[in-house]
Amino acid sequence: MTKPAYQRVLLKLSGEALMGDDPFGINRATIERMVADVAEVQKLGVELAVVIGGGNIFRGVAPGAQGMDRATADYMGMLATVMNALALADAMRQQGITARVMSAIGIEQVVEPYVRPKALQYLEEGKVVVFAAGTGNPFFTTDTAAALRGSEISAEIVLKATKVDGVYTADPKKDPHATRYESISFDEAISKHLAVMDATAFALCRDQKLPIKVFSIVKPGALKRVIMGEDEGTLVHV
Ligand SMILES: Nc1ncnc2c1ncn2[C@@H]1O[C@H](COP(=O)(O)OP(=O)(O)OP(=O)(O)O)[C@@H](O)[C@H]1O
Ligand SMILES: O=c1ccn([C@@H]2O[C@H](COP(=O)(O)O)[C@@H](O)[C@H]2O)c(=O)[nH]1
Repeated sequence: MTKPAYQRVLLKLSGEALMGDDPFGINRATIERMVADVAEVQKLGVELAVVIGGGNIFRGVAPGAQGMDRATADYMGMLATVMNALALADAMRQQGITARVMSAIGIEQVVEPYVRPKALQYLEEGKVVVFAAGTGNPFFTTDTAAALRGSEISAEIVLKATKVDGVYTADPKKDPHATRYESISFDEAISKHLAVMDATAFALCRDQKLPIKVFSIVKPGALKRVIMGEDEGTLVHV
């Protein structure tokens, strides 16, 4: 059997994609399908750490946060990711995966705090680690948290699983003429202001020489194809 292309990955799961076709929140069938994709690659022996977004519940820069103090709104956004992380870990439990949620914000009665050596230990034990509350700091995003945690755990790649199937010349949801890159350098993605990820996340991954693969979590089997090193999505590289 062909071996996976990676041994340890940081998977950034889109919070927004968790909505499925609902207007907000967590769609049951969608989260179950995402977890089934995760279970499929975990069976291959790949060490998986997950950062979950919060766009299905709250974003500090969303219209609903207008007029709010930005840092307060961002803390609300980070707490939204904790809810998603709990739902994700529970859905994993139901599909036979042992997951541990670690939060960047101290809420010990709910989840354990992020402690790097502990996270590494869980990964070595074959558990899925779900990083909640982003970086723990306002003015950042969960994409930057993925770049940060990915660097900390020495992941070989950050996999950004989102609603689009790669990096385009412009936002494909707004520009029907946008075309997809097979691969693109960090410098080009940053200089062209390609908003599929924020520049902070791109810059951190570039400096750490940590490649990113952007692909669709909505497309059946895409995660496994990425893990197997098959042609899927867009590679962002140094
Ligand atoms: N050049 C681009 N190429 C691809 N997508 C782009 C581009 N510019 C903007 N986008 C948009 O970026 C979105 C993905 O980033 P976004 O941070 O909004 O979502 P996410 O990370 O999937 O969700 P969450 O933040 O909830 O985890 C895509 O759905 C797409 O509409
Ligand atoms: O490190 C972080 C991560 C996130 N936030 C806030 O949470 C929301 C949701 O995260 P998304 O990456 O948009 O899914 C984000 O809009 C921020 O408001 C943060 O402040 N710091």
